[in-house]
Amino acid sequence: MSAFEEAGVAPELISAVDELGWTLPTPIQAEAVPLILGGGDVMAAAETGSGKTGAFALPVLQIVHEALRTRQAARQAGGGGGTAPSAQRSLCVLNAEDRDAVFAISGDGLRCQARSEQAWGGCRGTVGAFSGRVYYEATVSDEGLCRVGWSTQAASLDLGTDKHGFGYGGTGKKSHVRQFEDYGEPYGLNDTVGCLLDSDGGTISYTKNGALLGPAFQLPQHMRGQAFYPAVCLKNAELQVNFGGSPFKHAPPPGYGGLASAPRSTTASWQEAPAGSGGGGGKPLAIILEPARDLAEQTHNNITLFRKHLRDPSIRNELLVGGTAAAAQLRALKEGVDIVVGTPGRVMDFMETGKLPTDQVQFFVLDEADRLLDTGNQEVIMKMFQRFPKGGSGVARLQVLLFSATLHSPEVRALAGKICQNPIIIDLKGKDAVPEAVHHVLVRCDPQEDRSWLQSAPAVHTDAVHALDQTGPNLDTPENWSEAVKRLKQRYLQRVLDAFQMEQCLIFCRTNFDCDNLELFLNSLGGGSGGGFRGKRESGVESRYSCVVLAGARSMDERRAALQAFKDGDVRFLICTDVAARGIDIQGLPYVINMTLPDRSEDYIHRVGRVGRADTMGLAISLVSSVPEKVWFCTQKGYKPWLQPDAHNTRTNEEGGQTTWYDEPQLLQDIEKRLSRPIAALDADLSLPADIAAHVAGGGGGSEVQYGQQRGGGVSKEVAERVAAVRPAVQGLARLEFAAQSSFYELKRKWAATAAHA
Ligand SMILES: Nc1ncnc2c1ncn2[C@@H]1O[C@H](COP(=O)(O)OP(=O)(O)OP(=O)(O)O)[C@@H](O)[C@H]1O
Repeated sequence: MSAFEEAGVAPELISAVDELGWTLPTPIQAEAVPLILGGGDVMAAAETGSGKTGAFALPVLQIVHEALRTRQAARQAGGGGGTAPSAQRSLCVLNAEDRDAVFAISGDGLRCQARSEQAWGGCRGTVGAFSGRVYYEATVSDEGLCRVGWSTQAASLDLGTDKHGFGYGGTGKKSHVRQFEDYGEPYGLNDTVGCLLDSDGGTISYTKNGALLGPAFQLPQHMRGQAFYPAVCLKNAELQVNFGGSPFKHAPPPGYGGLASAPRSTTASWQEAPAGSGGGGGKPLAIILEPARDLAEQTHNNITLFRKHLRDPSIRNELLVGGTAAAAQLRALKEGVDIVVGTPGRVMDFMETGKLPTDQVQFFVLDEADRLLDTGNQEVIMKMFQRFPKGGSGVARLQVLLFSATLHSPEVRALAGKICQNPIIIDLKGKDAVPEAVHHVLVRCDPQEDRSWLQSAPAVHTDAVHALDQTGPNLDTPENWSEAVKRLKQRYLQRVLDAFQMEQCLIFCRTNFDCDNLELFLNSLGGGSGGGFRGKRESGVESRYSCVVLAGARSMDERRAALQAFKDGDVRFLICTDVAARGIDIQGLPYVINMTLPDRSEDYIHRVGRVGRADTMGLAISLVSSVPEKVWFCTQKGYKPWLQPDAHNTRTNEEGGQTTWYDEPQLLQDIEKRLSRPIAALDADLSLPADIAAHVAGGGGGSEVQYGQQRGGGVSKEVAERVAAVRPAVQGLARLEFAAQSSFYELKRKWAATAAHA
């Protein structure tokens, strides 16, 4: 029996995590999963990278799936399950509310035209099917370009141009995700195309004037069970459609029936809450909040991976974050979503405008709860909480889960007091949750001793805090040393990257502007990412300093592309602000560099938590100034003083300006206190201090472990072979043990029954 089974995890979820290479639950998973499955509120704290996402996502998925199954069964039995669609059939016509502006529909909803010669105009039907085999006909009633087929509510109306729509065009091409491939034969004026959807078999096919053209598309597994609607798309053309409300021109193939007469339990409609594949009436059962968009996307992707084997019904999860167009998110919500992962602003927007129903919510999960509060979301969280149903017992009760690497702040405790019911606290590491697998070192940057900051090449861009101050080689002022250390740090960064021959490293800066400047510096060394990331290793034009930026000021698309390029190994360095510090998971990351220490020691813990994940060795290097450094410290949200440094805003906060003096030696002490240990400096030649070197390969201590590799050496081929050899015997023993235990309990039960009888 696997330990995931022991924790009560369903076999479909175990298969999914097994495919990810997870054989055993991490300690936080082993503790939290059974408690959540048992229905309790949970507050959990464990070190960074310890598998908290799985600890809440697996049980949430399991319970949501159980709830959907129960409701689906009730609906199939005609019991309604509380959310069954109304018995009255929706009118099956072209949907005037789901069409492009250039698309016109006749009064009976069955004839349509789009007269633009430049643009395509599309439309969907009012009724879709998520089960069974259905058919409709489209007859070309005027020359022009047509595409006909099926799409989900998430699809663009320009049929066949994205992953949610499947079309067949008059030129004899089928189209999906903008891929146009030969299919069937061309069709035109007076031809009738039959559109066939086999939801259960997962295929879409077509007929032309009654002749079967064969399968056109195989639906991807994850789309099975989603509601597909008739979809047509025209350019200067006209069509007549028949969904089965009147006799068809050509009888559909055996096993298929008109969409208009499909059983009500297999269809979804635009007007009502869609029945969809799930049984939740399309309303979310779980809301998971994350403090940052990137993190929300990561959790959403994890859930998509975990849920892949959960079927009948399958689970629909949606990402609701700002910075991306709301239209697709709205369509998905309309079609029905079971689990929402999002950031507070966008999720609250949808709730307040009635787009995101809250009356079925059973789970409210706050991931990185302390960070959610730090970023001013207390009020939003409370507003959301007030919307959720609290009544019920057992599985119907609202379950609240708070997860973070640190849960010790009074604010988090106070929030938990308001929204949790007798929460069970799982605190696996206490408040200084830093993985053992991380080594910490520092590089002292002293511009008074090391004058290399005076060199003119390579060019260094600094943050312009001292744009108005006198600086130069022979000045002994705090401002001059502050500017000098900014210059020196970039040179030290280059030395560190070279000394460790870093192939992959996350580099933390304080502000978006610092990120931009560092990007310029690495680019000037020959780095860059370029369009398409020109640091690509496979391309043979590998750049030693290739880099991308992940910071709040960049667009969501750019951030997503940057993170992906870094994860794929296409660029070596990811420069980021603290946005990336929380929760971002980059497997096997060997190094983190802090250009400046964070001003809160818990942020240091989150930053260095990007390495040492899942027991992989990591090194955190901090560049620490020996002189005070003046930095921007904006008190006005969105204000960028570096764009126009002036006599006013370069003053310190106390003087009414937007800067502050940073005392890194003091910040270092705070961090050391938090870690309960001193952080050693790298040697003058930037080699590791002896005690740390002894633990890693190349350090002379005989160790075979390297940064970026798993601790414990359990990955060697010999060990893997030995484990494989003994596995059958151990599994056999486990089965025997299970049989022995079962027979013991059976005997005990019989004995108790006999005793009671006597
Ligand atoms: N049971 C497991 N077995 C093996 N690897 C696992 C297991 N659980 C999680 N992991 C891996 O460990 C890494 C860290 O997991 P996760 O991102 O959930 O950590 P976290 O505790 O949420 O971290 P943070 O505090 O930084 O947000 C991921 O790469 C994940 O795939």
